[in-house]
Amino acid sequence: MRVQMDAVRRSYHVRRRPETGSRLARLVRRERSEVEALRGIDLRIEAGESVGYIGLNGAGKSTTMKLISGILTPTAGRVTVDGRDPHRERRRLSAELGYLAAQRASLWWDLPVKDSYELIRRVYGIEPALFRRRSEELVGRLDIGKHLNTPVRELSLGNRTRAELVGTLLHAPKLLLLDEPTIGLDIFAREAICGLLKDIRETDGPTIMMASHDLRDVEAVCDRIVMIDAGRLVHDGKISELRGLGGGTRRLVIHHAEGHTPPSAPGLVPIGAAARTVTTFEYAQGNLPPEVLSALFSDPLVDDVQLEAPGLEQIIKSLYRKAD
Ligand SMILES: Nc1ncnc2c1ncn2[C@@H]1O[C@H](COP(=O)(O)OP(=O)(O)OP(=O)(O)O)[C@@H](O)[C@H]1O
Repeated sequence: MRVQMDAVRRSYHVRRRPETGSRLARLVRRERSEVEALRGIDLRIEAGESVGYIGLNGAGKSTTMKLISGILTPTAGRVTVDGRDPHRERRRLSAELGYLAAQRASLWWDLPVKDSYELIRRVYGIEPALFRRRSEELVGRLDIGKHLNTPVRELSLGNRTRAELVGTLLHAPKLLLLDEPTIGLDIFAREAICGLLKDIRETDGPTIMMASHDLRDVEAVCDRIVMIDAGRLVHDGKISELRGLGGGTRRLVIHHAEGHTPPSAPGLVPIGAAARTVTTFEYAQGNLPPEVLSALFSDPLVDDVQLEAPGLEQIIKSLYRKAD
């Protein structure tokens, strides 16, 4: 499914206690004010794309997903999914939408997991044989077979999220909105979820939009990153291009004996706080004199030398700094 947002703005009205006035007035009165969550978003996601949607807390990620799912309407601008208004055509869209968010449970709290799946089957009219095949496969992949008879409220966060994800995927949605699908989960649950999403992406080819604070998850599942900051897009591009934005900067990390000063050279810029056994330099790619390396390798007080390209996290931090 194709998602398009044109000059989308979304505000919330909030009532706050006044900051001035008598104590009584501050206690009793409420002033109406407006929070601008999105301040003019233009975004196009083609069918079958997988987009990591990243931003700091309060940047506007969840608001965007609620607009695309039709739960909210924009204050200004236009949102369409396959050319249609998702709010006006919510019923039609829901048949093709899978929306996973912590605040939006799709399973019934008091029912055993498998009963919720059966209800989902009926709601979406999934043919029984297809349902059996798909549920067995998803349940197996996420290893929740032993929890199918457990009421959802008794599941751990990790198992609940796995069970929710199966519920979200049962009807093979063509648009997947995933709002922090791995938040609070351990490494096994995260890997299981991201691995499944990656496979679903290849086999079913849905459009995926995944909000996450964890760049490892975004890298595992998506090939494009859209970055939002205080309601505005600050970056949109392929992950591979983003890596290129690290420019030609590289790092030389030297592990050495305590207090030792390793040999340096012009063009090596020391970075980070001085540590007693680690010294880090930054240098422009191709600008590391070979004699520095041979001096380091022959230095008996140097234990290890690493050459590093900047990680995605570092590149993204520098994009935030630029956006400020
Ligand atoms: N129902 C609401 N009423 C009032 N303000 C809201 C409401 N929902 C969100 N906001 C405000 O809108 C802004 C964007 O919130 P949103 O939840 O979309 O951000 P987010 O990027 O998903 O944040 P997080 O990473 O913390 O989940 C924030 O300032 C938030 O306080």
